Amino acid sequence: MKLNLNNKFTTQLPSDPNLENSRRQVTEACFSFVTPKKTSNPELVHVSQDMLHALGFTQEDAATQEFLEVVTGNKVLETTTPYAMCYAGHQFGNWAGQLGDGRAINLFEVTHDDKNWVVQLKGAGETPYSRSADGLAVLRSSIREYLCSEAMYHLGVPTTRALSLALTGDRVLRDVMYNGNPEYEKGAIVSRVSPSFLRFGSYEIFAARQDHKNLKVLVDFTIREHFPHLGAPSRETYIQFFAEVCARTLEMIIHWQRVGFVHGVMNTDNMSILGLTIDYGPYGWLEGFEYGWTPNTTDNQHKRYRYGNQPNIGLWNLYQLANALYPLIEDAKAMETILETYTTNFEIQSFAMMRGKLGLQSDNASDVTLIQALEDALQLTETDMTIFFRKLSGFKPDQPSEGLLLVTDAFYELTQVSDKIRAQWNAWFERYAERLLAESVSNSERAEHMNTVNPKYVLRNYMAQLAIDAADKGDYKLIDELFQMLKKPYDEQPQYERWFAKRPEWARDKVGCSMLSCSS
Ligand SMILES: Nc1ncnc2c1ncn2[C@@H]1O[C@H](COP(=O)(O)OP(=O)(O)OP(=O)(O)O)[C@@H](O)[C@H]1O
Ligand SMILES: [Mg+2]
Repeated sequence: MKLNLNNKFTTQLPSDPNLENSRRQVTEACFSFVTPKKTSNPELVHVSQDMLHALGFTQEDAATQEFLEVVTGNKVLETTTPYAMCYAGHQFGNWAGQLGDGRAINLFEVTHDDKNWVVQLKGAGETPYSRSADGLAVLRSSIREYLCSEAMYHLGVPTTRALSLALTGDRVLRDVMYNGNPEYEKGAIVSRVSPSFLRFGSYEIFAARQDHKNLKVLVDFTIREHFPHLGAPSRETYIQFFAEVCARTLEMIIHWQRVGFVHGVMNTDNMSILGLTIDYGPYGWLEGFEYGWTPNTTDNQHKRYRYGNQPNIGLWNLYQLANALYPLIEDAKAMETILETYTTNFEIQSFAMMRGKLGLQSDNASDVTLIQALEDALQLTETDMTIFFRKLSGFKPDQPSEGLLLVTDAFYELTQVSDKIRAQWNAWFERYAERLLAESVSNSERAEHMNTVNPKYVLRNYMAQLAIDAADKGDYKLIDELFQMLKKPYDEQPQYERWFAKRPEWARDKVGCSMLSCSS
């Protein structure tokens, strides 16, 4: 394996001098050196060819014993120094203090094709940040992370990536629903890849400890390595940096709203400073369009991280980041203005995103109410978001009365589509038809455009669960099938038509399909 290895993070930032792998508070350091745990019988389940090439591995590399050993933590490459990052966070709205990589271990950095990547194992064993947990990950959550991060990339959503999925051969004890019934599950490791895994919490920890010296060191490093266009560090640069993080965070969340992705645990330790989707835990995909939906059973009571609340939570998290960066900026007014811009831009970008989903290109003052009326109609009865928007591209403005029939597949219970609901939908389609008359593009051009923003295939919750159930029995074909299909989510791909379907009834209340806990 010939990789262009790098260790910028560990060579430019302060490290924890304690080399013991014992659980502790770590101060004045961005990370602790740690060695991944040896796994007993590692087995590669899947490798992302895209990421293999992006990092400069060859096809042959992926087939070697060495590759398997590296991506399961059994071998540490020469000149590399694995480490766990120190960070804090606000969890479910409360300050949680030091968290850190309790089961993620960064292996090394690679520069390839002018891009710098960090390769990190998730589930590679204990670190100084493991607190009361075991440092491991199970197969089900690893499959979910592996498939979804690559699927999100191909949907055009900013995200961390995945290189490989492997079994460790070790058993891991988990109480899936936190109801006192722990069971052994297969252990697994995903090797994840990102230009950086720095989180809002990486900055919050220094601010909370009033360690402004190291806060500055980390912010300067971040700007130098990841925001170099902002120029040399200065108060003004820090303001620009904060503004850009806000803009990137908003952009990411608008994409989530567009494709119907619900992250599930938007704690500040799960917010990437680069505006990438990070930590595919109890996430879920909207099936029925519903602003109040969350997949995370741990959040069932308050539904803080529900679909419709994600933009607000993004802002709440940015307020925490603002507080953390404040000591370097000391200009509350400038920061408040940036945070206010988030709200204004959210309105603008969310509106533009919805107009795109409806195929509207020309400006029209009535679009706000047209979209509002659609969102209301979508929530009258359980209506599949993906199917609805995909089918909508076939709408013919000269046949508004055909609209309802066109999207019929999107309704979960046809018997629940009452006359009153039908009338509301028909009225909406009449309005939409009239609105489309003001557009100059042809029906087919509009459809083509809509099909680039309304995916046909997403990783429905039950699909991942089917892949998990099969993989538990040693059959990985479905993982590969979904992986391949999700590389082209906007293409028709008639060979995969069976995945363009509503969630089957058996999956409605099944653990892993509509109910996910943080146990992973
Ligand atoms: N099995 C585990 N062993 C040790 N620490 C864990 C374990 N699971 C979670 N943690 C730690 O608990 C905190 C919150 O967990 P959370 O579920 O957000 O993250 P995660 O899924 O482990 O990882 P990441 O955010 O890196 O994707 C993090 O500090 C995480 O490292
Ligand atoms: Mg996390």
